[in-house]
Amino acid sequence: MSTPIRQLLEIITKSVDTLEAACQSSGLAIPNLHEPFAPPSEAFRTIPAAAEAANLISAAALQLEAILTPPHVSLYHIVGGHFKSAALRICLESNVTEILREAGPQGIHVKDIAAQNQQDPEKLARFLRYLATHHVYREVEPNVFANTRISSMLDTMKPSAEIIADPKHKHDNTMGLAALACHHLDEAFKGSAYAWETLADPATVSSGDPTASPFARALGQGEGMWKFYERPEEEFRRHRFGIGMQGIEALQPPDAILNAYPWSSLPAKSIVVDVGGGVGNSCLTLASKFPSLKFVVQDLKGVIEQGKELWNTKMPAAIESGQVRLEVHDFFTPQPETKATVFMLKQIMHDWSDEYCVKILTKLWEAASPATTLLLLDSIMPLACHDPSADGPHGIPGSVAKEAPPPLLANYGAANEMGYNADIDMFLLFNSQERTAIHFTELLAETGWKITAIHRQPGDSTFLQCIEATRTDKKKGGQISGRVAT
Ligand SMILES: C[S@@+](CC[C@H](N)C(=O)[O-])C[C@H]1O[C@@H](n2cnc3c(N)ncnc32)[C@H](O)[C@@H]1O
Repeated sequence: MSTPIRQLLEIITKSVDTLEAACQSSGLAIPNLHEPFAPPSEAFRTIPAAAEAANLISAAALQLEAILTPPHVSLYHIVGGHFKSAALRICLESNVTEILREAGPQGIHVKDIAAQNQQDPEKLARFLRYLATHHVYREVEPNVFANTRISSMLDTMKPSAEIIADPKHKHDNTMGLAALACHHLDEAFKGSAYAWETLADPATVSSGDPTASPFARALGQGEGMWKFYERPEEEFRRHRFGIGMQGIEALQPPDAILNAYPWSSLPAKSIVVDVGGGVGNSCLTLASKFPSLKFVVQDLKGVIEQGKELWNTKMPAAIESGQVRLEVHDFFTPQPETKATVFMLKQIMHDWSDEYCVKILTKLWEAASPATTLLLLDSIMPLACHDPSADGPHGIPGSVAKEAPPPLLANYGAANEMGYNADIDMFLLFNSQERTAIHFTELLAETGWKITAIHRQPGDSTFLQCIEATRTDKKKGGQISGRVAT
């Protein structure tokens, strides 16, 4: 019987063979850590076998590290999470990545970085060296630093002189990832410092209210994040958040909404109601691909006004013909569409705690018929252990994500961390959450819905999965135990 470290090594060896063979036969390169990110450096991930091999290698390497590194050092990778966040925030806000990009791969001395961004060179060198220890930046020679593919993700691609002179507009017309990182290293970072205080307070420990979030305690002076952003003095943060959200959207595959559900199986004239549909981005894609279906986009007044402008520019014919309707509707009030074939809620559930989701889902249940389909498009968090519901013959199709082979963690461990980051972020900012399939099952049963299938995006175990449910006769009532899933 081989030891766990041998088993992990075998996974790595086999996966490296697979990855190299896939890259060789397709003419695609394995990324170079020292080169800036560019879309071609990630192209190998479009080959499913190569993407899976890369995931397995990362998961196994991280697990080997957990076994072999002294435990206090591993512990301090986590304890020191906010040390790294602080160092990264300093480099990000002081535009180090842009200065390094202009210097090129040979790097630039920290004194010359400091001369440009007005930071203290001695301190900056320490932050850069700390981050270089984690492959974010590279110390090419003593006190000379360069970008890596990781730090290059923070690049606004603007001239450093421009953003140093005009920091307020740094993120305008950018891809949005730097804006998103700035937001996380500011609003979420500050909230995280008060997470325990929030849960140690009997007034907020079990509350599902957005005003009981760590953010509200840390920065909002009792106000949730949306209210906080309405303050005139918070215009910069609000604007930056919007750019960051566009950045996330740009990372999503454009056909994610098309892959989410077998839309072509819906009969002609079916009515799809996009509840909390924003300006209607999903329906823009669906309406042009499926002209025989009808769509209603519902959201709050201001968003629907914005949506009208968008549709009048992008697809006015759909509005004129009545194929698409934009409707002001607050989803906590009675649902006016009682003839819906489909109620679709994309990235709505994760904005709200269970007590609010129960209210939203109940309003839909009241307006639905037994023929109505409910679609929840959200992330589904895998368990960190094997999911035993995969073993039985009667499970919900698609409810269990692809699991990694033992001795790896079933969820691919920290190689698959992004979804869990999002879950903690939702807690810190909104007192809401991402959910496991078990939790969704409970939440829906509580409100009179039954999951019939989970449609998973190809090759992705957490992001934007689609839960399909039908209306049942009875609401279950009682506590949702999915929070502490058994
Ligand atoms: C995370 S966005 C998702 C938007 C859209 N479904 C998408 O995936 O692009 C959440 C949306 O919920 C909307 N929203 C928030 N509270 C609402 C309410 N009470 N009634 C209707 N919509 C609401 C917001 O305006 C926003 O457009």
